[in-house]
Amino acid sequence: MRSEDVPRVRLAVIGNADVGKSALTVRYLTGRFIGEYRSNTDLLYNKTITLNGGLTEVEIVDVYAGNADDFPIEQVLWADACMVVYNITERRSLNYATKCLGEIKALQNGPSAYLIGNKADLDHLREIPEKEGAALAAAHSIGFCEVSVAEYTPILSKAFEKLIIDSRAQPQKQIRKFSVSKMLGTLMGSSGYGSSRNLAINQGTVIPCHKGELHKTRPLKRRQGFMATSSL
Ligand SMILES: Nc1nc2c(ncn2[C@@H]2O[C@H](COP(=O)(O)OP(=O)(O)OP(=O)(O)O)[C@@H](O)[C@H]2O)c(=O)[nH]1
Repeated sequence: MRSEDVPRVRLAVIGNADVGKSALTVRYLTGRFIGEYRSNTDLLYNKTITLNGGLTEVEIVDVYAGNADDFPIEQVLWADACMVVYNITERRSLNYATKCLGEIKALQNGPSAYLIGNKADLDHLREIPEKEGAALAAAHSIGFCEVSVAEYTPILSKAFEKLIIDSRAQPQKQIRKFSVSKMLGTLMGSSGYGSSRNLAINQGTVIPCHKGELHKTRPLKRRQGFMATSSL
């Protein structure tokens, strides 16, 4: 199959600071947990996956939240689907997820969504009952699960698969405002799982980007010597 024939899905992972968006994205893409990230910008990942027996190119923007509670409208408009993440030990993060889901719902022809409550291993610190997350998701007719990205969590892949499938069921966006396909330039290693030196995404790429760069159609300049371990 030619690469231009492979269907592409664009995902945005959004949520408050520190809910585990980067950890969750990397866990999904590599199967590995990286405990500490130091990033002050959005990160854009690309990987071709096999889904339902066919190939799908997945682009994921891991949205840097900072300390602001702003809704990341540019990234959401770019995306076909949003993974909305909160931390079960922090009510503020559920409030922010609620706000985001409301904003997504208000968009005409907006992206589909899925709600994830992360850090389920910290049950003793829980502020959000699981049924509250489930009720919020049900109110928006979207999927929901709790995960602990810090632990082996096969349900995470199922959640992404559902989100990708749901996004395909949405009508195609009439106007694609941005294209980032040419931005994907920094190879993060080839063999992936098992390398102890690099965080390598198998057959994938990751680049740091600013939300404004999602609008650009010209290729990003390659960032030379970019190492995931030093940048994620
Ligand atoms: N206990 C526990 N800690 C987690 C889990 N997932 C992530 N963390 C930790 O939560 C902290 C924040 O994780 P990040 O992935 O950087 O969170 P983020 O949402 O990307 O944060 P920003 O980049 O600031 O928006 C890190 O110290 C992670 O190790 C989890 O499932 N359980």
